Amino acid sequence: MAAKHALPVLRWSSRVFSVELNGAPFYFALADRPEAEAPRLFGQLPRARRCFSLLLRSADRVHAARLHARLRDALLRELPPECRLAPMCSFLPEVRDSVLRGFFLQDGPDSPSPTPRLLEALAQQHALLLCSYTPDRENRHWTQHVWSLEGGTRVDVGTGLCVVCSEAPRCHPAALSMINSDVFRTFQDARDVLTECVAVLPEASSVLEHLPSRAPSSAPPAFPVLVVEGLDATGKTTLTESLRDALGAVLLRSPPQSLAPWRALFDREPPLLRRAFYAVGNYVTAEQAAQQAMKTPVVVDRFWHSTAAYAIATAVSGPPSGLPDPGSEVYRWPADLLRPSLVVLLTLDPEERRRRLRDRGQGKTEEERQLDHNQLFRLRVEEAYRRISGPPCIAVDASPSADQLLQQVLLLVRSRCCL
Ligand SMILES: Nc1ncnc2c1ncn2[C@@H]1O[C@H](COP(=O)(O)OP(=O)(O)O)[C@@H](O)[C@H]1O
Ligand SMILES: Nc1ccn([C@H]2C[C@H](O)[C@@H](COP(=O)(O)OP(=O)(O)O)O2)c(=O)n1
Repeated sequence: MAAKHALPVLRWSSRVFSVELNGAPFYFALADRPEAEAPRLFGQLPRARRCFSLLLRSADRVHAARLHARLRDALLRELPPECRLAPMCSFLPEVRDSVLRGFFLQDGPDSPSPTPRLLEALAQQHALLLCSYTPDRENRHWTQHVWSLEGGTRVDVGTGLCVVCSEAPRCHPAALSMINSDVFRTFQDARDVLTECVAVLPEASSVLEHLPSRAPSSAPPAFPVLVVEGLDATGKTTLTESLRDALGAVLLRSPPQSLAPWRALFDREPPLLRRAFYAVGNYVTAEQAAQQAMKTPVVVDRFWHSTAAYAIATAVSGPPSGLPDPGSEVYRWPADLLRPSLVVLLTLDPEERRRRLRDRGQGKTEEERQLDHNQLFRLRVEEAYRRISGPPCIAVDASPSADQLLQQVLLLVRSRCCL
């Protein structure tokens, strides 16, 4: 297994670079000699422009994740409006945990531009690698220069590698580093992140105090555990409450009430911390569910499907084709997590979902707001939901009336769970 905290080795010429512009990824690589033309990304740039990349390299993943978020905020705040900023990463194709994340900048056409000064200030951070890209006179060939800080001065240490085209990789680079960054396969893996972040986020220790000391037993419970999943406003709350009443069940949620005081805080943190928080929340709910299911049926409003689907859909960009392939490890149910007897996935036409959201008119998480504005994100979440394997999961059209839907799901539960 790759060491979790080892500093990625930089072999520039083996790396592929990906820049996200207007939702589409552009890939390039570096070579000793130029090819016929620069990659399309560079070819379309006006001649006078210079480009920069800022990549993060830190052995401390919590530090790297938080620095990435701070850097994005600082760049958005400080850069002149004519400067284009795009998410970027660099990776060794097919090599797990080789991804370095950062940003790609295109200087404004007017010089002098404040960008180099800003970048220099940022590059004081030892975890940041700064490169610049400059065109030749004909704007056909671009060269990369690596910058380093020596004695406080910016020094060009680059070998002047040429920017050349690279094929799109077989799998999205984000898929190379999802495990243990976005999706956690065990309780311990998610818990480790919270332990590591106590120094910078003291509230994490309060969350740790509320966690079981180890993953609760995932043995099948005596009574059924039913999970209801779906996007916001598909009717989960309405259905889970009706199921509770109809089945005399106990209703639980994930994240559980005991972790509610820290949810908003973790929602503002970068994905590594936010996903770890939701992941451990599932284990707290699982412990409660296992106890209750010794006595009565249990209904759970959101569980691991939500945690994994939102995490995976956020980590990649573009259409659902960019998701990790079906059958990938990221969709597999964690071996140490309680397996529900049945997962009901509520699906709803986007227009009807928007209508229900409008009627309800209450606050939403940032991610749920994105779902409204970003059609591709919604499609990725829905597809990721469908690809998750493990407990039986049945998609149910949630457009009938609340009562009809309840009757339909009750039939399903009775046939599947012998209730
Ligand atoms: N089957 C249904 N038909 C019509 N409206 C519904 C139905 N189920 C729920 N609603 C309404 O849609 C809104 C969202 O439902 P809710 O149960 O809060 O969804 P969720 O918990 O999935 O966010 C609420 O205003 C609710 O009254
Ligand atoms: N078990 C869970 C539950 C929610 N999440 C995340 C996924 C989304 O970002 C939000 C959605 O939660 P929210 O409470 O807004 O959803 P509902 O109101 O229940 O529809 O929380 C999770 O990752 N794991």
